[in-house]
Amino acid sequence: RGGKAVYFNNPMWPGEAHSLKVEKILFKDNSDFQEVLVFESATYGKVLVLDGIVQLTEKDECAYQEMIAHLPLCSISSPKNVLVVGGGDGGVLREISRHSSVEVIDICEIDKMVIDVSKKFFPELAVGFEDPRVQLHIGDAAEFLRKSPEGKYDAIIVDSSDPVGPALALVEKPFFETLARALKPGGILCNMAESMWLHTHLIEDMISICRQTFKSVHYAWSSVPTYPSGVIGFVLCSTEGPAVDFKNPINPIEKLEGAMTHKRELKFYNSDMHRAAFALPTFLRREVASL
Ligand SMILES: NCCCN[C@H]1CC[C@H](N)CC1
Repeated sequence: RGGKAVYFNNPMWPGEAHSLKVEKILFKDNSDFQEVLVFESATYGKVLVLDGIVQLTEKDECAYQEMIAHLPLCSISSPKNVLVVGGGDGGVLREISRHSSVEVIDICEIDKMVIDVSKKFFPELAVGFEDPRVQLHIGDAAEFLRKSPEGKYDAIIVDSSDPVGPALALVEKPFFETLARALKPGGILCNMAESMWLHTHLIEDMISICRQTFKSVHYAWSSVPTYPSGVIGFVLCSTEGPAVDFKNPINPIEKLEGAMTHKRELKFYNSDMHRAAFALPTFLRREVASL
């Protein structure tokens, strides 16, 4: 048995590598944008890897997908129009579909191979595409947003891979400006925002760019064991002032009819985890506050 370990040595986390025991390679091919790999691991279920970087595992995907979706959606009283940038595995769509107030779920994913591979190997995530409210757009999100009407979305979720490939443009200032333009007043942006242990400069840059474009900017984080350093952060922004209280869900998931069990029961997110996600270690609080 003893499959070989898969190392994710990457300039995004120099000097360290994370390895998982590989039982069986299930898929490996190059799309127009990146290498797509799926393998059966010994202890984390099936794993999706893009250009050598773990995107999700069956065991811990719940933490990331649930937090990145419900942190924004439970901060808005009745979200209707939602946009997902990236998210081609469908996991975030599965989570958004728990909110019955939502009427339209646009998703803009640049790499069709990610969608096809998820439908084949990760049905628990790709189930998100079955929701009739989902409108799938394959292409570049900046292009998609330029064509979108102003002020269309209550929430935009940027479920991206690391800014070292197709997702590089998603952390630059012009992109944040197109995101702000696409949000309704009081709308919320939730961006994947790397690791507080490894990427404080990238987080600082992201927050300072967001502070130039949005009125309120907060950082939240969660545990995801198979992401580098075992944590992942989220930057939440609103075009309104401090009026938006991110830290207390005004639309608590526990009160949403059927939300906890829709499609698949919630495994990670709840209103306590929502509040806890905004508690920051002192070194980060200092950095975020000082920006
Ligand atoms: N939709 C799956 C998660 C994509 N998010 C990223 C994957 C790679 C990580 N280093 C950072 C989060």
